[in-house]
Amino acid sequence: MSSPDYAQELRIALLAVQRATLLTKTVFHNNAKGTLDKADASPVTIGDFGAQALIISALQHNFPNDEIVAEEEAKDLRENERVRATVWELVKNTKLSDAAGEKELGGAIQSPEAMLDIIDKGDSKGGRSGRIWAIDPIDGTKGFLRGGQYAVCLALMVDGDVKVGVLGCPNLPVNDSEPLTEDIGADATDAEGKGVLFSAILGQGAASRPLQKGALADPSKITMKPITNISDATFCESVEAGHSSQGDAAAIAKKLGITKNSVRMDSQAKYGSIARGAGDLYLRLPTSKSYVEKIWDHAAGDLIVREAGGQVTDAENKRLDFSQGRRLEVNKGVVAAPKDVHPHVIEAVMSVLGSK
Ligand SMILES: Nc1ncnc2c1ncn2[C@@H]1O[C@H](COP(=O)(O)O)[C@@H](O)[C@H]1OP(=O)(O)O
Ligand SMILES: [Mg+2]
Ligand SMILES: [Mg+2]
Ligand SMILES: [Mg+2]
Repeated sequence: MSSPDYAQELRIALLAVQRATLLTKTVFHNNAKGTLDKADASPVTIGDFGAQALIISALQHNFPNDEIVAEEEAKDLRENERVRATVWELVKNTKLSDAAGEKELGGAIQSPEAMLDIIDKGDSKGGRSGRIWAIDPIDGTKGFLRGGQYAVCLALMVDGDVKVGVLGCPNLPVNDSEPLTEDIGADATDAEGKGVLFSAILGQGAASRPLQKGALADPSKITMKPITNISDATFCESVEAGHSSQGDAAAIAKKLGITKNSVRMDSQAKYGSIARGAGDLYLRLPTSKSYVEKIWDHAAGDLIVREAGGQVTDAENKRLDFSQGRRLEVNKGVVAAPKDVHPHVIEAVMSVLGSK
């Protein structure tokens, strides 16, 4: 099933992400996150498994022929009955309060066994042909655990090109014009006034809407903030020092004349925040360790920023290439900025990295 303007894909993606965030918020408020360590020592929680199950179930119901690249696999759940039972309780009990929307997503998963098989449907190798969804059920798991920013991320690629992107950010302010504060990455609550869904369709601009329980809220168009003086720019980076060289980012900022401290937050909430003009730049600079970025960590954010009037490249000024498989094999780092200042930022990036 497909529609040439991707309106149906966007609608299902929005509803699926909205439903998954209801699950992650329940996990957060129950204060029992069921953390396991993955083979690479990164954490995964019952929230990650549950959100992935709900999103894949919705995609399979609506687009049964599409492939799916998702971050998690069910192996650890198959081996751990207690955690499996907890995830199943959550998955079984999470529904959109809007019955019509819940029906559109295909309703409930039938059994714990079906849930495990659904989680493992995210094992596509990715690549350059056909329709492939990329899912990060919780991006910024470490942020989620420490009560910071996190995002539920979903993107559709067609022949290696991102066509639709959705980011659900339960802990960001609803209000697009609320400027970023340095403590945004540490603000734990999804209380009143928090929670936003960002979205974009290629060629059709970017939007935000409040993340709520019932039917989808109306969208508002978002655009990046015009920068008249780059030294006034606000730049965003990871909380985790191991994910991006913060020393290089500081040197680049200095070169651009930026005196403000960076705003540190976890997850693709950084892409959403600059796309809506709450911040200006996102720098993710390669660390000495040879880490290859994953497509689900960037696909939705890349499209949302570009559709809001930005440019997104790696540190060598190459566009992010999502057609290489599950990872961004040919890219190193991320530099995102309003289109007109991006060349200026890249010049500073190359001069700092080149002189090392
Ligand atoms: N060494 C690393 N360098 C860059 N990104 C990493 C590294 N290790 C993990 N990540 C990924 O960065 C993402 C979070 O980025 P941010 O710092 O912007 O919040 C996570 O999805 C995380 O993957 P994982 O899910 O495997 O932990
Ligand atoms: Mg991630
Ligand atoms: Mg994740
Ligand atoms: Mg992870």
